[in-house]
Amino acid sequence: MAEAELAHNVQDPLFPVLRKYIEAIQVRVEKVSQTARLAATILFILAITGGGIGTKRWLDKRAAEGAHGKRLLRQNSGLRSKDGSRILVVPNRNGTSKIKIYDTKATTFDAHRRLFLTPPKATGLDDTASSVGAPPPQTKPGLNLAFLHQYLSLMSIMIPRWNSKESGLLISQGVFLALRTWLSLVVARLDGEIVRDLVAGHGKAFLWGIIKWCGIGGVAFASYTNAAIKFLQSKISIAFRTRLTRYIHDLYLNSNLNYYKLINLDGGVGSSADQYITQDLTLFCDAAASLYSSIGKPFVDLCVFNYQLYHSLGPIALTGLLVNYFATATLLRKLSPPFGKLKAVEGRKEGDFRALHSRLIVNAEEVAFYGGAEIERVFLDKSFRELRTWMEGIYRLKIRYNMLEDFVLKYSWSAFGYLISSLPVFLPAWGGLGGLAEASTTFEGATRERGRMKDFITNKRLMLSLADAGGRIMYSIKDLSELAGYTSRIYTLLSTLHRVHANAYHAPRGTHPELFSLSDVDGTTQKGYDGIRLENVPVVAPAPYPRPGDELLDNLSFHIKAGDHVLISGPNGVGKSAIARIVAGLWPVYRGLASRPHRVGYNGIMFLPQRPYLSTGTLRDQVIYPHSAIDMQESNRHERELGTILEDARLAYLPNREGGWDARKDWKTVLSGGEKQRMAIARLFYHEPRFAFIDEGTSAVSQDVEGLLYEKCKAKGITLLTISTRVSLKKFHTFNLRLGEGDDEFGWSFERIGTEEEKMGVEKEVAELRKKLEQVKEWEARKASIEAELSQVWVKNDQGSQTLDKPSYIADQGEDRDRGQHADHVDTVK
Ligand SMILES: Nc1ncnc2c1ncn2[C@@H]1O[C@H](COP(=O)(O)OP(=O)(O)OP(=O)(O)O)[C@@H](O)[C@H]1O
Repeated sequence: MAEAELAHNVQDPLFPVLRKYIEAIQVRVEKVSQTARLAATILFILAITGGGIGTKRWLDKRAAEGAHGKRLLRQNSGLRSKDGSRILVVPNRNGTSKIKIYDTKATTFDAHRRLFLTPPKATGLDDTASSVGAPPPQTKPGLNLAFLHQYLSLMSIMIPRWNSKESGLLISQGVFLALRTWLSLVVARLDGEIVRDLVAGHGKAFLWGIIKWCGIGGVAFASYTNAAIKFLQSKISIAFRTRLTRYIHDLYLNSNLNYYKLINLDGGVGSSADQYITQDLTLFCDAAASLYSSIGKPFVDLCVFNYQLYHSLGPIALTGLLVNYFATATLLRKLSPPFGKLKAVEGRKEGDFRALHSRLIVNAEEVAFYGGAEIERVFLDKSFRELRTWMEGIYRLKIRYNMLEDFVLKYSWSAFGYLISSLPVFLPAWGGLGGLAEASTTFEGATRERGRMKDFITNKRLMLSLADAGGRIMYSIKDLSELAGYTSRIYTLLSTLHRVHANAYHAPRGTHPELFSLSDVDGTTQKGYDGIRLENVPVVAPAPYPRPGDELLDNLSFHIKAGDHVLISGPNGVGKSAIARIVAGLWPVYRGLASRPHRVGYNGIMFLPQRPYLSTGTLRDQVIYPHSAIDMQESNRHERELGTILEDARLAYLPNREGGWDARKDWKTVLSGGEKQRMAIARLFYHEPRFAFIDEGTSAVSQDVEGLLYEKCKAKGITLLTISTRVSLKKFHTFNLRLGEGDDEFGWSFERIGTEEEKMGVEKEVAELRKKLEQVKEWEARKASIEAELSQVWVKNDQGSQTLDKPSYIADQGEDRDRGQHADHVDTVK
C-alpha cells in the first residue's frame, strides 16, 4: 500500500499540489449561494458566447476589408474621407495595406512663399538689382549664408512641427548617439584600468576588467547602438523624402497647371523636373539624414572628450587642441574644391542624360520607323561623355584633396595627440589632474609608473577617439559642401514651383516689362461663363521668362453659345491649337477678356488634345480619364454605362479583346491610332461636357465613322469646337473661324456656315475658277512650245556649237520629226 502510494507520488509529483488547490476551490464554491452560482454560470456562458461572436465579427471584418482592399487595388482605386484626405491601397506581402494622405493646405503654400520667393538680403539669393520676385540668380552652392537659408527653408517642410514623427526620430537618434559616446568614454577608462592591473599583476582585478569589457564595450551595447543609429538614419531619410515628395507633388500637380507651366512657361529648371523630384531629392534626403550622425556624433564626442581631457591634461592641452582644430579646418576649407557647385552641375548633367533616355523610350516607335538608332546613339553618347568627363574631373579633385586630408588628419593629428598625452609626464605643472598625480610625493617608483601607464593609455585612447571625431567633422566638410549642392537644386525646384504657382513675374523696379513677356500679362480670365468668349485677345505663343512671346494673331474676338458648333480652320502653325491653349488656361491671356465655363467635365468644358493621351491603369481608367474609379463611384456612374459608351464610340469589342475592364496594359502601344482617337471621343461621351474642343480628334478615323461620332456628340448636347483642316467637317458645324487670312496672315474671320455671304463667297470663287479654266487651252499651247524648245539642248565647245545626243527613250518617238526640228534649231543657233 505504502509502495503503491509512493509509486503514485513518484509518477505524478504535481498531484498533491493540484489536489490541494482543487479542494480549496471546492470549499469556496460550496460556501457560495445557489443564486450566485447560477449568475456566475450564466455570466461565464455569456462571456464565452460574446467572445466567440466578437472574434468571428472581427475575423469577418478583417476578411471583408482585405477583399475590399484587393478589389480597390485591382480597380486602381482608393477611398476619400470627409476631411479631404485620401486613402490609397498598396500591395503588402499577400494582402494590401492602406495609406492615408492629407493634401497640403493652400495656406501652407502661402506661408512658405516668403521663404522661397523673398529670401533675406544677407543670403545674396535675392538680388534686387536684377528684379524683385524674378528667378533667384544662381548663387554658388557652398557653405555660406545662402546654404543656411535654403537648408532651413527645406527643414520647415521636412519637420513641420516640433511634435511630428521626424522630431521623434531625430531625438531617438540623438539618444543613441549620446549613448555611443558614453560607451566610448567607459571603454577608454576600462582600457587604462586593464593595462594598469596587468602591469601590476593584479590577476583578479584584471579578469574582472576583462569581463566588464566584454559585457559593456564589446558586444552587447556597442553593436546594437551602431545598428540602431544606421536604422534610424535610413528612417529619417525616408521620412524627409516622403514629406518633401508629397509637398512637391501637391504644388506640382494642382489645378493651376503648374506641371505644364513649369516646363513651358518658366523654364527655371529646364525640362528635367523629373530628375529633380526623383534622384536629386533622394540624394538630398540621404545627405541630410546622415548629417546628424556624421556631424552630430563627432560634435558630441568632441565636447565630452575635450572636457575629459581638460580634466586630466589641463588647460594647455585644451588650448592646443582647439588651435589645432581651427588651423586644420581653415587649411582644409581653403584647399577644398567647391564640391557643392560640382555636385549641382553633376546633377544637371545626370538629368540631361536621363531625359534623353526617357525621350527615346517614349518615342521608340517613331525612331524605329526612321531607323534613327545611329543618330540617337550619337546624342546619348555625347551626353554621357559630358557627364563622364565632369565626374572624372570631380574624382581627380577628390583624390588630391583626400591625400591632403589623410595626411593632416591621420598622421599630424596622432603626433600631436602623443605630445599632448605626454604633458603630465614632462610638464607636471601644466598637466591637470595627471600633473597633480605626477607632482605628488605619495606615489613612488613602480606605483608612479603604473599610474602613468594607466593615464597614458586612457588619454591616448581619448586622444584617438578625439582625433577620429575631429577627423570625421573635417571629412564632413566635404559632405556638407555636397549637401549644399543638393540643397541648392531642391531649393531651386521649390522656388521655381512657388514662382509658377503665385505667378510672381515682375519686371525689375524702374523698368517697363518686355512686350508679351510673362511680366506683361494684363488680360482677364473669367471662369463660370455659360459659353466661350474672347474679346480682343491677342494670340501669343509664350516664351520662357523673361523673353518676349511671339504674336500669332492680332486681337481675336468671338462669342460662342451652347449649340453654336464652330469649325476652327487655317493653315498649319497659324495658331488654331493656341486658341484652345488660351481658353484652357495653359497660355496667359495677355490682353482682353477670355470667358469659359468653370467646370471641366460634366456640364462644363473639355479639351481633346491633338496627340491622344492614354494613362496608366485599367481599361476602365482609359474611358473615364481624368476621373478615377472613386470619382466614378461618387458620381453614381456604372460599368454598364461604359459598355454603351464604347458601343457609341465604335469600340464595343475592346473589353473582350483586352480581357475585361480591369485589364492593365501599356495602352499607348496596344491601341491603334484610330482607336486612340475614338477612345478620346468615348471620354467625351462619358463626361458629357457642355462644350468640347476637339483638336484634329478624328484625323485617323474613317470618314463614315467620323460622321457618326460627330452626330452622336451633338445628340448628347455637346457644343463642338473642332480644330481641323478637313473641309468635309464643315457640314457638322454652324460657324467657321478662319485663321491666317490676309496678306500678313494675322487676320481672321468668324462666319456663319451656309449664309448668303458665304454662298456669295463660294460663287465668287467658282466664277474665278471658271475664268481660270478658260485660259487652260492657252496655257497648254504655251506648254507645248516650251517643251519643244527645251528638247533642243546644245553646248558650246572649241569647234563651235553642237547639239547633244538625244536620250535613248526619245529615239523611238517619231525620229524624223525630231531630226527636222533638230536641224532647224542648229541652224537658228548658227
Ligand atoms: N509650348 C509652346 N511654346 C511656345 N510656342 C509654341 C508652343 N506650342 C506651339 N507653339 C508655337 O505656336 C504656333 C502655333 O501653334 P499651334 O499648335 O497653335 O498651330 P496650329 O495652327 O494648331 O497648327 P497645326 O494645324 O499644325 O496643328 C507655332 O508656330 C508653334 O511653333
